[in-house]
Amino acid sequence: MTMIPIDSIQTADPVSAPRQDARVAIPHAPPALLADHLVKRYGSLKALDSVSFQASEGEAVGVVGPNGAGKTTLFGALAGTFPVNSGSIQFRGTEITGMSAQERNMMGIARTYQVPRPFRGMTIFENVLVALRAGGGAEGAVAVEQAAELLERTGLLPLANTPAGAVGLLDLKRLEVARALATRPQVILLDEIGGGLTEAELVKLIALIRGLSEAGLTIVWIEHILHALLKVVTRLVCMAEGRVLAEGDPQEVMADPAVRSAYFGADAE
Ligand SMILES: Nc1ncnc2c1ncn2[C@@H]1O[C@H](COP(=O)(O)OP(=O)(O)OP(=O)(O)O)[C@@H](O)[C@H]1O
Repeated sequence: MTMIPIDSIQTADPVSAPRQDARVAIPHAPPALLADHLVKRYGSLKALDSVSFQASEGEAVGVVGPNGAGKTTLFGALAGTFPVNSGSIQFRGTEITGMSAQERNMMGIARTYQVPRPFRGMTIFENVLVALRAGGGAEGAVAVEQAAELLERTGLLPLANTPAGAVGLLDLKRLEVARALATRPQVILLDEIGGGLTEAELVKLIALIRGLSEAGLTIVWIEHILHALLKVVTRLVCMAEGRVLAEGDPQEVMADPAVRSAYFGADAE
């Protein structure tokens, strides 16, 4: 078992350094992610029915909608989990529609999974180290230093030498984030990462995600826990029946009668 020498950790690694240019508007810069008229069919069902979506550089966008709206399908399409039937996706102006999930990951799109999938027999530190070596291309002492830095950034340092199978749900979610960050993404896709957490745990998770946003990472976050989402995102997309129902300012989107009806059901009023 690889043990981390906790007291030898240096934290000046660029992985955590706030991007100095994070909030500088670049005229005519392409969006971080741009999806144009995506269609994804499952038999006769259109899970995505001509969905267009975009996230600007450094933006935090939330995606909401009732069960079956197509949120997870949109996520899978953006991450490259499966091919779409038609439409196109660009990452920072580069066409990525035909690329695999791994290729997109190497380009700078990372994701977390709804159900954390760590190597449970490995320590938290080893899990991050594996992600760094596999996805981040780091080796040796550099990888160890970067792993330590990612653990600190995600609040996991005190648990560095604890097996992943022995930590609680919040720490598993933090590990999901750390593993995603190991590939040094520009865009991170968060898949219902708040699910199952207590309110107190949510506060800690929100602080972590806000920190990522403030450091300039582009965030796309699907979440059913609306109040958590609204503490981070500056733009909201509401989907229903495979389509985008409304998008824009979060408060305005949630006040939209069509959204209230679709999202909260018939008793929305
Ligand atoms: N692999 C699949 N095969 C067949 N149908 C699917 C598949 N994946 C999703 N669907 C269908 O596509 C539609 C959209 O599903 P999706 O999971 O994207 O919705 P969602 O908005 O993420 O819902 P939830 O909030 O419940 O996760 C649903 O009707 C679902 O049953």
